[in-house]
Amino acid sequence: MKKLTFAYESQSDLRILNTGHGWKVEAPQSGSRLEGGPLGEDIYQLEQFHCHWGETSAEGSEHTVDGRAYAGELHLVHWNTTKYQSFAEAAQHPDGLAVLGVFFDVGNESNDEIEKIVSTLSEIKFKGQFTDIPDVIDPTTFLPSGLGYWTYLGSLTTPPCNECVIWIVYKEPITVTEEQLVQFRCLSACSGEAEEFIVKNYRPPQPLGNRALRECNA
Ligand SMILES: Cc1cc(C)[n+](CCc2c[nH]cn2)c(C)c1
Ligand SMILES: [Zn+2]
Repeated sequence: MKKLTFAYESQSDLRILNTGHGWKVEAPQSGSRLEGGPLGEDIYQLEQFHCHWGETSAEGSEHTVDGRAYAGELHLVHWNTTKYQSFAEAAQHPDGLAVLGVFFDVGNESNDEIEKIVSTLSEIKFKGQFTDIPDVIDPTTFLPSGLGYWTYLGSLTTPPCNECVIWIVYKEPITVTEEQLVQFRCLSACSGEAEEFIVKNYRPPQPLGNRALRECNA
């Protein structure tokens, strides 16, 4: 495969919202480009990023590696702007979306970029709430230093589970702290007074079936 290349803008005042299933940062970046690797000749543009976690750090990622789960997984969601006119249209096609997955390992160092997200969570405790992230966010800083990855054709992991995702999962995890994950788990799935914490929001892996898994050791 050709080398995967990416170029992102740094943006401030990005909107973060509590979807009821977790937090999501809306980051439509017309100036961003993800291309090469398994993406053929098409250019993909960043639309949003979010993450998945578990009720303990023994689980939380949506992918597993030789059966091993990580404490969480960040998804940077991009869509094919070469072929399609909108994100929604792209989600109807097998080459419509490209999602970069980055595993979370728990360590002692707080992840500064993730901390910019964590610091807003008290303002979006309930489903439907949103706020702007005052800090400048550069999506490049979420990526590990080692850029080797696995890739395969897959789907969205929540219904309607459209089979429209070219998955690109980095082999090297990034480090977050247990405290940062604890803050994720304090978000509420409800919009009202009732508190139902989003303690886990990852979906179980599905059989590979006859799909080919490819890798690139950047
Ligand atoms: C068009 C679209 C619809 C949905 C439910 N999602 C969320 C499903 C999801 C989250 N992480 C993996 N799949 C995305 C990312 C895009
Ligand atoms: Zn996701």
